[in-house]
Amino acid sequence: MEQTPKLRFDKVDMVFFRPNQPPVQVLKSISFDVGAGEFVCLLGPSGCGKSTILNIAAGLIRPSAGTVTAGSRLVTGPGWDRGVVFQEYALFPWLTVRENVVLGAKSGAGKVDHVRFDHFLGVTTGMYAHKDKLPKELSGGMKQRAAIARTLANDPEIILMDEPFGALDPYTREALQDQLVEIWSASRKTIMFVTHSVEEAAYLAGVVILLKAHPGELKAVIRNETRWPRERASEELIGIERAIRRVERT
Ligand SMILES: Nc1ncnc2c1ncn2[C@@H]1O[C@H](COP(=O)(O)OP(=O)(O)OP(=O)(O)O)[C@@H](O)[C@H]1O
Repeated sequence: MEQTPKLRFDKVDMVFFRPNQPPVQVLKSISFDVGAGEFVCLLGPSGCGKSTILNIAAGLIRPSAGTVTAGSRLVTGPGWDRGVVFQEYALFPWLTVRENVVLGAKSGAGKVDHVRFDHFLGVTTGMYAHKDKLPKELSGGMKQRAAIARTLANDPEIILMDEPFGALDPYTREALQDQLVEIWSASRKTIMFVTHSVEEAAYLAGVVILLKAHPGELKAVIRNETRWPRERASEELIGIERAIRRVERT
């Protein structure tokens, strides 16, 4: 029997209405499934609607047409089953790392599970030593680790990531990619990850959803069966990058 996908986009359109300007169709008939435990990258040129797709999946905006389901539930707004990590770390600047993780979590006042939070700060993201620092005392990579710890502390089934490593230097970016892969392979969470880096998509994804712009339409779905551990710049991954670029050019 076929499993219910963790996330399903079914003929999703998005039209934005702006004052004194013609409406703009950003997404046109977007349909795809994300299976349980899959790592999917949304890839495409600037403005093709990657963030819009992610925001619709998060329930932050409603599509103009079509439906989105997470498991068996229709997405009508944000939910604890879906955690979001943005490019701009979205930490409260006046709270410490630990307070950010605790405040962002769903356990609510009086029911803070310190052991669980310390696990996500420590073992999972390596942020335990920095738990009492304010965001301004952290590097970009550390801020993003803290944001990931906060999302994981909610134990979402689906993690939606909008160019989470886009603002980081290449070394930090690779380190965080590897940490994310470790988290993913240990937890088998379902991840939908937005990027405009072909290399990043080829390294991380099991499935690459390639989009084209104006309006954003699905161009191709490319499966990447390369086994883990993957090696950057290996023949296999370069082959995947080539396949992606070939489709991009068509
Ligand atoms: N609220 C809005 N109102 C009007 N237009 C919008 C709105 N949000 C996004 N857009 C437009 O929709 C298009 C797609 O934007 P989106 O941010 O989803 O693209 P993207 O593929 O994530 O781009 P980038 O890679 O540059 O982040 C853009 O042309 C953008 O200007």
